[in-house]
Amino acid sequence: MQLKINDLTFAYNKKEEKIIENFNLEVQKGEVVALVGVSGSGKSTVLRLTAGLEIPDSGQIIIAGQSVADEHKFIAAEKREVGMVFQDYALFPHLSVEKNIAFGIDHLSKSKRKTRVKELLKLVNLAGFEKRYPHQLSGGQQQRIALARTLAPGPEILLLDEPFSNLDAELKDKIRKELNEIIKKIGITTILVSHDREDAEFMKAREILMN
Ligand SMILES: Nc1ncnc2c1ncn2[C@@H]1O[C@H](COP(=O)(O)OP(=O)(O)OP(=O)(O)O)[C@@H](O)[C@H]1O
Repeated sequence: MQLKINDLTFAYNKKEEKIIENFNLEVQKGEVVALVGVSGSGKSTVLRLTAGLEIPDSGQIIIAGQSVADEHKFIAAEKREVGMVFQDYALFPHLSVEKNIAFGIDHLSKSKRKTRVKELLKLVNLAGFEKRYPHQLSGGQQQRIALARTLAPGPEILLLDEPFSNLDAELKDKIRKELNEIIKKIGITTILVSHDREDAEFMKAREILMN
């Protein structure tokens, strides 16, 4: 089991109602799961809890056999082998593509970093784009760079929060196809949040309805 969530409960404001209550989820290695459901049902919150960006009120999260959040411990986001691509891509505008991708792999030697960046650019079909800056890229290209940056450290789980919401219809089809190909090619366990069930169907994802 790549991800196991047991009886997870969480509220942003502890005096108000729970956003997530006794939520359970099991995801197998290499599986693609889509969290679907109405706006405000807590889809993004489940991703944030899994990534370590929020602290659960109770329950447990186990990633690749290791408990990362339970009543006794909380492993910080940067120490979890989880990569998250945000809705707005969150690329660093002042850093080149190369430096954006290399951001999470500064523990590697310079030459290994270079090789890894090249590998990832090839994977996302943007070989040769090393020296560009985010503002010199199209929306779809920025998204692929964001994906490359997230994949660079070799996460166990990939989290995608509404990956197609900022794209127009035509580009969305193209990007969805590319993203699907990349995910299937590397076989990474993926959890996708989308308000559009068509995305889940396209990615052949197992749908989890949040309400
Ligand atoms: N940082 C925050 N502080 C307080 N409340 C928040 C915060 N982030 C989200 N919420 C609230 O938590 C609830 C769940 O939000 P969440 O973003 O997880 O839902 P969602 O299902 O992903 O929605 P959407 O499809 O609109 O993105 C909403 O009622 C939202 O207003």
